[in-house]
Amino acid sequence: TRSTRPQRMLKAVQKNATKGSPESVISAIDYFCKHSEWAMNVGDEKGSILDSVVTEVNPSTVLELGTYCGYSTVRIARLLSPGTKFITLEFNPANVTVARQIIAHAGLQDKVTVVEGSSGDLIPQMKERFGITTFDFIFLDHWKDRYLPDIKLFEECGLLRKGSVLLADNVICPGAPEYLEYVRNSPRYENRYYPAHLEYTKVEDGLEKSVFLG
Ligand SMILES: C[C@H](C[C@H]1O[C@@H](n2cnc3c(N)ncnc32)[C@H](O)[C@@H]1O)NC(=O)c1cc(-c2ccc(F)cc2)cc(O)c1O
Ligand SMILES: [Mg+2]
Repeated sequence: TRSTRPQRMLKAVQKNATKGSPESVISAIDYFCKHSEWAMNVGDEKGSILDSVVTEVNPSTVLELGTYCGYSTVRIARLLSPGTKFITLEFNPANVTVARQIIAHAGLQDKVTVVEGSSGDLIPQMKERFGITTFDFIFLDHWKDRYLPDIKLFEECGLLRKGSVLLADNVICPGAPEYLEYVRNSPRYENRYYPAHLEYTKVEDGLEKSVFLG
């Protein structure tokens, strides 16, 4: 049967990227998406903004929602200090399989734990399963209508502390209007919008950074 787009992306990484080099894995995926097949990775333009926020926060605990093929997982993990706890959640098992192989090709398998399941089920288990008390940095890149229920879940589960940073992809395209309205109208968040474009296109998109004020 025909391969899937994530499987073709993995083949491109295994063929074109140097094992153990996160930069070459990132470049191989961007090349694949620009010259072979578009895919919903955060991409290079928004990825550079992601890099700058991760570097600025220098987090000790990180959560990513929506691993997909592991492109942003590799971008984040390559910047983390040793000993950082990094968890990424993905509920499509086929994507989990591809992501683990792409992360391993980059040599970052010891920096991150890819957990199969849905954010709604797994967020309440973070403390008991992974010994996390609060997250310093959270990257939201899963179903766009899950952003709002999941930020409320973070609050309810006490997973945010004063200064926790949330960065949300696709707040314009496909869009997360209810999430934007919530964080921008809440006195508990300080927000900044980073204008950019939908990965590998000229379509308007952007990232919203929200700092929890406690
Ligand atoms: C949602 C996907 C990313 C992944 O997230 C996993 N997932 C989902 N819900 C959960 C959960 N609740 N828990 C754990 N994992 C979860 C899934 O299985 C995908 O692998 N991302 C997108 O759909 C996405 C789409 C576009 C896009 C933009 C313009 C177009 F014309 C078409 C598509 C751009 C982007 O930048 C995206 O990020
Ligand atoms: Mg995205």
